[in-house]
Parts: sequence; C-alpha cells; structure tokens
Amino acid sequence: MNTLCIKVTAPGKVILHGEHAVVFGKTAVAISLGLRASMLLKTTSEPRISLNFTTVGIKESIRLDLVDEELSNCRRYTEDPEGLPHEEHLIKTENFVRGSFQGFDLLKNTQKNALVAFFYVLFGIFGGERLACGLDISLESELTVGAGTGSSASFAVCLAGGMLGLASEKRGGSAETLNFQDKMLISKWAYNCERITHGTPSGIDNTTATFGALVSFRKGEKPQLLNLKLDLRILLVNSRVSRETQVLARKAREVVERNREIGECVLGGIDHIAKNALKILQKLCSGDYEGGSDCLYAHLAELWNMNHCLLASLCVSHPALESIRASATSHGFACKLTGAGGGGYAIVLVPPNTRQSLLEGLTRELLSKGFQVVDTNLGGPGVTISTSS
Ligand SMILES: Nc1ncnc2c1ncn2[C@@H]1O[C@H](COP(=O)(O)OP(=O)(O)O)[C@@H](O)[C@H]1O
Ligand SMILES: C[C@@](O)(CCOP(=O)(O)O)CC(=O)O
Repeated sequence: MNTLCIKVTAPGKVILHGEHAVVFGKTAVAISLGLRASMLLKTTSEPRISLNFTTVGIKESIRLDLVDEELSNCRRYTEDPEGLPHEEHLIKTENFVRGSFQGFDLLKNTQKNALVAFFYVLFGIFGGERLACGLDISLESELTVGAGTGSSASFAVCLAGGMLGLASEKRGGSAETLNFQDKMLISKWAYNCERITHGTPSGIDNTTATFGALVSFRKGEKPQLLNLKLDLRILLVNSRVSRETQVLARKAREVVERNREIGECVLGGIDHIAKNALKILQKLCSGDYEGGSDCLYAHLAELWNMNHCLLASLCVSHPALESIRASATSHGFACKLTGAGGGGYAIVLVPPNTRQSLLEGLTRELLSKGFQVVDTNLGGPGVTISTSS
C-alpha cells in the first residue's frame, strides 16, 4: 500500500436533557458542539507505531513487529464490535500495553486510558492479520478532558473512524464515503472504547459525536437524528471542578435505589421534560408556530430550570454549579448542568432576542467568580473522514 493519510474529526457534545435518566432507559436529547477532536493517521515505511496524543500528553512509540505478533494472537471483530468479549479483550490489551511501555504504571489515568483505548481498537479491528506498515498518529482536541463535553467520545470516534478507514482502504475500499451503517459501526466501536473509562455508558455520547446535530436517544432503540435548522446559542460555563462520570452515575443510582418510588417519579419527570423540550425544538426548527419564537424559548427556559432542579435532587449538582445558576437566574437566564454534573460544565440558554448588554453582564460576573465562559452555537457536523496519499 502506498503512503496514505487519513484525517478524522468528531465533535464534542452537550446533553440538553436526560443525563442520568438515560442510564435507566429514559429519553435523552444531546447536541453536537462546534468544538472538535481531530486525528491524523499516516502510514509510513518506518517499522514503528508512533502516537502523539497532545491533549493528554502522550508521545510514545512501539516496534511494529511487537504489535504484529500480538495481532496474530487476537481475533478480528471489525464488523462485529458487539460480539467482542469486552472484559477479556480489555485485560489482554492492558497486559500488552503494560508490558510494552516502560513506566506505564507511573502514567496519569487519562494517559493510561488513552493508550489502552488505542490498542483496544487496533487489536479488535486488525486481529488475526499483520499491519505490515508503520503508523504515525497524532490527535489533538479543542475539548476539555473530564468536563462532560464529550471529549472521550470524540476521541473514541476519531480512533474508531481512523482504524475502520484504514481497514477499508487496505481492502481496496474507500474510507471517505460514510453511509448510515458505516457510521453505526464507528459509533459501536466508540461505545466499546467508552466502556473502558465509563463502565456502562448509555451510548448517547458516542452517538452524538458520530452523527452530529441533534440526537434523541433511548437505550436499545435506534437513535433519532434531527437536522437542526436553527441557531441554538448557549453559554458554555466551565465550573473548573473536575469530576468522574462513573462516580456521579453511581451516586445518582444510589439515590434512586434508596428512594425507589420517588426516584421513579424524578426519572419520569426528566423523561417528560426531554420529550417536551424536543417538541419545542422541532417547532422552532420547522417554523411551525404563530407569532415570534419568544414564547417557545420562554417555555424551553422553564424546562431547562426544572431539569436542573430534578438533577440536583439526585445529588449530582455542586456548589460551583449552583453559583453559576444563581448568576444566570439573577440575570434572567435559564441554566442547567450538563453531563454527569458534580462539576464540569453548566449551560445557559441564550434566546435569539437577548440583549447583548445583559449577556455581557452575566459573562463578566461569571468570569469574576473564576469560571470560564464560551459563547457558542450548537449543532456542528458529526464524524468527518478525508484521505490523501
Ligand atoms: N483528547 C483526548 N486525547 C486522548 N485521550 C482522551 C482525550 N479526551 C479524552 N480522552 C480519554 O478518555 C478518557 C475519558 O475522558 P473524559 O474527558 O473524562 O470523558 P468525558 O468527555 O466523557 O467527560 C480520558 O481519561 C482519556 O484517556
Ligand atoms: C450521566 C450520564 O447520563 C451522562 C454522562 O455524561 P458525560 O460523560 O459526563 O458527558 C451517563 C451516560 O449517559 O452514560
């Protein structure tokens, strides 16, 4: 095979509604961000695989013959990521990575996870064959790691998209043309990858990072993809408190299980909010309403606030998130945590007719409290793949 370059990009996401409840089978609505991860994969004649994951500070390389030898002991699951025995494959991959990279145990968790994720996908997709060419892979991202904006999902989608693209090019196909099934395959591989760090994720993050735009999601059902024809604008506010999704998901589950009937009501409430918010967004997209959009945005704002309060009742808010909300409320904006909570980001809804001075006042106050603020539009494209030789 001649030298090949594959570039893969994937967006981060924010969950608008349904975080935590989605784990219990309720509806969630997520939307892609303008911020993206981007991976460049080059085949080389050097017998090495070099990895440069700048965001997590990984710069490592490994001899190709060691990788090819391990590949010969793996089974291939290219088209069947769901059939891959996850735990077994993960342990085997971890053993390989630990044995191959000196000082692995001294790395930070984010670095360990990223290395393991790479080889997990590589071995699953190329098992049973030899790579027979060196690889030079670099990945960078505009997203903050560990803050709930889908950094790991966009990373995983890039890995999966790149490896599946390479596999397809090696068999004489094209990595660039992606139909729905191709995207589903990328999303399923990315889901497996997400399991490495997030235990049993619902799948909403990898789905949104793959398909982009607005995704309505329910576990076990085909994701509903909505073409967002409106500029939904938010302030993305970083509380600068780091948190782990798995820990927060466990906390919410404990609250629900300790208070079964109440927990069911809270989850049911969140489900209704997600469905109603989706209807409003669909109306806004279709233009199918009388008068201006102000009424619809006011209703959406009410749902955002209710959603936050229900999440807080599951003990997944944080004093920093409440402080962001207090500022937003005092300036007349709706605000909710997004993702797992316990820190990470809050989102503030910015309706189209918002006075700029009001928004600037809120931004100033949030900055003076030490938070980071990004004013952004939502709904960027999903995974993109381009190749050159
Ligand atoms: N840009 C990135 N580059 C390399 N690895 C990443 C990147 N983003 C996330 N990861 C990997 O994914 C893991 C989980 O990421 P995290 O940001 O906690 O998830 P989330 O975005 O869902 O909050 C990290 O520990 C790291 O190993
Ligand atoms: C809490 C949860 O509903 C969302 C987690 O979001 P994030 O990874 O923190 O963005 C978990 C999940 O959906 O898997």
